[in-house]
Amino acid sequence: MPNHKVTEVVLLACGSFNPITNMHLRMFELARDHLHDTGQYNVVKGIISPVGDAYKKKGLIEASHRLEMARLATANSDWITVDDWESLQPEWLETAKVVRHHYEELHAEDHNKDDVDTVKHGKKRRIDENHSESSRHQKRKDGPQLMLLCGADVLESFAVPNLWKQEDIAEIVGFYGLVCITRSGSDPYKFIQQSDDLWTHHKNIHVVHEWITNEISATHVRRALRRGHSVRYLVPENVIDYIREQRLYSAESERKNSDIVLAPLQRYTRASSSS
Ligand SMILES: Nc1ncnc2c1ncn2[C@@H]1O[C@H](COP(=O)(O)OP(=O)(O)OP(=O)(O)O)[C@@H](O)[C@H]1O
Ligand SMILES: O=C(O)c1ccc[n+]([C@@H]2O[C@H](COP(=O)([O-])O)[C@@H](O)[C@H]2O)c1
Repeated sequence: MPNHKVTEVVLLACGSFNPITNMHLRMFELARDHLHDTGQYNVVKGIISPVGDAYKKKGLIEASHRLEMARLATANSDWITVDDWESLQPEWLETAKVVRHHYEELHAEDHNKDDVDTVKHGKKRRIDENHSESSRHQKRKDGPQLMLLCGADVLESFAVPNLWKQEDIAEIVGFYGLVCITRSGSDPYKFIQQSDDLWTHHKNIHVVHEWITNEISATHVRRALRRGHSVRYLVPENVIDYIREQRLYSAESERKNSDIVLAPLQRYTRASSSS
């Protein structure tokens, strides 16, 4: 038996989840299988982090509903969870800040242990508000690794001028790691190969090829709902019941935020589809 270390991993997916679809859930399963197949990782947890209302994306319904739907969708999963921290922030947060928050949460136990060690051994270790800053640049020896999970559209949006901060991309792929699921029309391998910045960290970017191509998108689901069409087998049953009970996704909800400055990735989507 080879004697190598298996790293525990927590997968974090950020997005609108407006609404959550079966493909969002599949992303987690695909990523976990892929990482397990490498023999180097053991995925212990998945976190869905819906974006807050301040994202102001067209048609984005209230975070409370998006969270509830994500909770219903993951109710029977023994490893995928939903976290409301990002959605409760009054301002839109860059994804790097969300990843940092979850990294710090995951290693909070280590921090507490450090506090105890400091008291026990009387060491003059400085544990203050800068602790999180230093821990970010100093990989913790224990505890799971946090990786950002996304579809190839998000990876490709890294190249959109003025969308992502370069230092945020470097931190996400350089320090944490990224798992990227292919989407039809995307070529993440080529994209990484052609970017010097991403190539530098290509060992931290795990591209998962989805062979059973599945183009479910939340936009298509909302459109079908507005037209009174079935979304059965695209969205979990209990989420469909919730949408019906709460009367979500109408022509009116789709107009939400349409008169406001576009959300960052939507600006990109609009620009690329109109070109
Ligand atoms: N069919 C899919 N294949 C691969 N990744 C996907 C797919 N659908 C969504 N994702 C990924 O899920 C994450 C959350 O996405 P998001 O909530 O924006 O869903 P979406 O279906 O792309 O939404 P919308 O259609 O409203 O833009 C993103 O990383 C996105 O790339
Ligand atoms: O951190 C950034 O600079 C950044 C720029 C563009 C998009 N994002 C995040 O990417 C996700 C995109 O979601 P969506 O629904 O617009 O495809 C969402 O969680 C955004 O907060 C993040």
